[in-house]
Amino acid sequence: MRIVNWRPSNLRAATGHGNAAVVDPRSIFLTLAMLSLLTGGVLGLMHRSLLPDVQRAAVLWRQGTLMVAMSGAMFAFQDLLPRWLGVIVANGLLLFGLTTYLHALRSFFALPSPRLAYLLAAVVIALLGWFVLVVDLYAVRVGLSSVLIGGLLLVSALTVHQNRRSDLETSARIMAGILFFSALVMAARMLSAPFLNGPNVLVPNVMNILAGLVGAIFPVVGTTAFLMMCSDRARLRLLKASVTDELTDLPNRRALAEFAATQRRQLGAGRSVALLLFDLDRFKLINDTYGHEAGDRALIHVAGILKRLAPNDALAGRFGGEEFLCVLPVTSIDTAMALAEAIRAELARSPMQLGQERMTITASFGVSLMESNADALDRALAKADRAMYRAKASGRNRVELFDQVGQASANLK
Ligand SMILES: Nc1nc2c(ncn2[C@@H]2O[C@H](COP(=O)(O)OP(=O)(O)OP(=O)(O)O)[C@@H](O)[C@H]2O)c(=O)[nH]1
Repeated sequence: MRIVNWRPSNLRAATGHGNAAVVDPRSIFLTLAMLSLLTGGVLGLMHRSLLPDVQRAAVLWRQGTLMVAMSGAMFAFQDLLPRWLGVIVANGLLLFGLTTYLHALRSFFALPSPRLAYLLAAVVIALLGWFVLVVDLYAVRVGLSSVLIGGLLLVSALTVHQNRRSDLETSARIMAGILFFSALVMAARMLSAPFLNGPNVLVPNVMNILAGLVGAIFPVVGTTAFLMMCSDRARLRLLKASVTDELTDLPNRRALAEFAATQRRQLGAGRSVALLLFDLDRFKLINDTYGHEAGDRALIHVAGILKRLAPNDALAGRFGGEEFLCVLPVTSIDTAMALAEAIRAELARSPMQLGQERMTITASFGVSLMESNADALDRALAKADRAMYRAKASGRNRVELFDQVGQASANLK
C-alpha cells in the first residue's frame, strides 16, 4: 500500500514540479473537503429549527455540500487515483454539487428546479470524459469545467440578487457577493486555461491555488450565508405575524396603534391625524345565518375594498373582530370625511357572492382627529368610537364626525 504524505517536497515528486508552494493544492483540497463536511453537518444539526418551507432547500444545500466535499477529497488525491475517478467523477461531483446549490437557492425562493443546468452539467461531464479518455487535452478540460462552474456560480448569484426582498437584504447580499466573487475567480481560471500546464490540479500554480482556496472558503461562507438567509426569513415572518391580521392580511391593532402614535409624534402645530373607525352592520346576523366561514369571507371582502381605497400614506387595518381602522396622517376634516364616505359607499355598492345569493355588507363609521398637542391615541380612539356608535344609533350605514363638544357634529349618508 502506498502511504500518502503531502509535504511540499513529496508533492513535487507527485506532480513532477519543482516550484514548491507554501500552501500546496493538496492541503487546500483536503481542507475544502473537511470544511464542506463540517458545515454540511452543522446545517444538518440545525435542520429541525428551520422553517418548514426552507427545509427542502436546506436538504438540497447539504446534498450539494456533500458532493463538493467528495470532489475536494478526490482532487486532493488526483495524482493517485485512476483518471476516470480523479478527473471525470471528481469534476462530475463538483459540477452536480454546484448545480444542487443553485437548485437549493431556487427552492429557497420557491422557483422550479434548474433542469437545464443539470442537463448542461451532464453534457460537460461527458465532454470532460472525451477530453480525458479519447483526446487528452488538459487546457480544454480546465476551460470547459471553469466555464460551467463560473456560469453556475453567476446564475446562482443572479438568482439571489433578483429574488431577494428588502426583508432578506443582508444575508442575501452576502450570499450573492460570495457567489459573484467565486464566479470571477472561475472566469480568470477560464481565461488562463490556455497557459496552464497539466497534468492535474495539484500543480502548485497561482490559478490552482486560488481556485482551491475559493473552493475551500465557499462551503463555510456560503453555508453560513444560507443559514443566515433561513434565519432572516424566520425572523421576518415572526415580525410580520406580530403586526398582521392572519385572516385578512391587513395590519393588526398593534401595527395601527404604533403607526398612529408615530404619526402623532411627528405632527407639527396646527396639523392633525384622522382616525376612521368602522364596524360592520349586523355582522352577527351573517354568522348566524350563513355560518362563521361566510362571516370570515365577508371580513376578507371588506378588507379587499379597504386595501383598494386607502391612500398610500394611510394605514388601514383590522382593529379587532368586525371593526376596522384607517389612520390618515396630516389631514383635514374634509379629507377624512370624504375618505370615510368613499369607503362606506363602495361597501354599500359592492355585494359579495355567498352561494347563490348576493349579500351587501354595510358599515357605520366614526371619524375623529388627533391634534398635535398630547391628545393621546386612546382618547382619539374613544372619540371615534363614540361617533361610530352615534352612526349605529342613527340607522347604520353612515359616517359621523366627533367634534370638540363631544357630539356627532356632521353626518353623511
Ligand atoms: N366570522 C367571524 N365573525 C367574527 C369574527 N370576529 C368577530 N366576529 C363576530 O362578529 C359579531 C359581532 O356582533 P355584534 O357585536 O353583536 O354586532 P353586529 O351583529 O355586527 O351588530 P351591530 O354592530 O350592532 O350592527 C359576533 O357574532 C362575533 O362572533 C371573525 O373573525 N370571524
